[in-house]
Amino acid sequence: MSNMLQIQEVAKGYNRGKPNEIQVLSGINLTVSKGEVVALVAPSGAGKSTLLHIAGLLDNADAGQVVIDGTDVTSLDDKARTAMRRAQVGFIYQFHHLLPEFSALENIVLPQLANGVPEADARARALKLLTSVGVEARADHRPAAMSGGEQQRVAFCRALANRPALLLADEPTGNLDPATSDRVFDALMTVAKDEGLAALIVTHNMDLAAKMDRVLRLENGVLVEA
Ligand SMILES: Nc1ncnc2c1ncn2[C@@H]1O[C@H](COP(=O)(O)OP(=O)(O)OP(=O)(O)O)[C@@H](O)[C@H]1O
Repeated sequence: MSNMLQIQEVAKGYNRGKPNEIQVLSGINLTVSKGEVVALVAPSGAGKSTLLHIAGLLDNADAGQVVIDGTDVTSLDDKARTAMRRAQVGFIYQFHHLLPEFSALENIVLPQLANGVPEADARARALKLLTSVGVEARADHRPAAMSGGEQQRVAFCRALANRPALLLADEPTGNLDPATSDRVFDALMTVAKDEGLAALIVTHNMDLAAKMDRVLRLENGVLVEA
């Protein structure tokens, strides 16, 4: 099947029954295919993080269905959901949370070792990813000895280390100059096309969004084609 992520009629609110009740998502429908990179644009507070957390199995919807690679995750228990998230989903956050006591390379190798990948293969993948975004010369540096943009690129590599089926990213090129941002974007498109990765990328950069396969806007709790 070519659909990697399918979201149907997903609704989510906070503070139900209280005076400060807020309905953030009110009927989200979204399909992302294998190899497809979709931009998600929306004003601050529109519910992007809420949607990414539901799509990435970090939070539950109040209603609706989330299907990842053919499995309806709304029917899974917590343990199965966590296992699915670890196996299938890669995240890139605005704040990248690299492990401070390990080098850039180790930050990308360690999650692969935890997943049973042989060390030589894990190191080769890490170096290939670091090279694709131009930070291979920083492979042995710890995060504190790298610039914010370099750390962000390492976090990008780490998110892709275990060949996730689905990548969810919040402004993955936010700290980068236009040329470096383009390079990271090209690396993302290459992985998507070569490995069948499906990606949902939050960005405020409309030039970048326009280069993706599709642009969706989150407005008033629903998604519309931009
Ligand atoms: N745990 C929570 N409890 C109550 N309200 C919440 C909670 N989490 C988020 N909200 C509210 O839900 C709305 C959507 O939040 P969300 O973080 O998804 O927005 P966003 O589009 O990611 O915003 P930004 O671009 O500013 O990060 C906001 O009004 C926020 O205040």
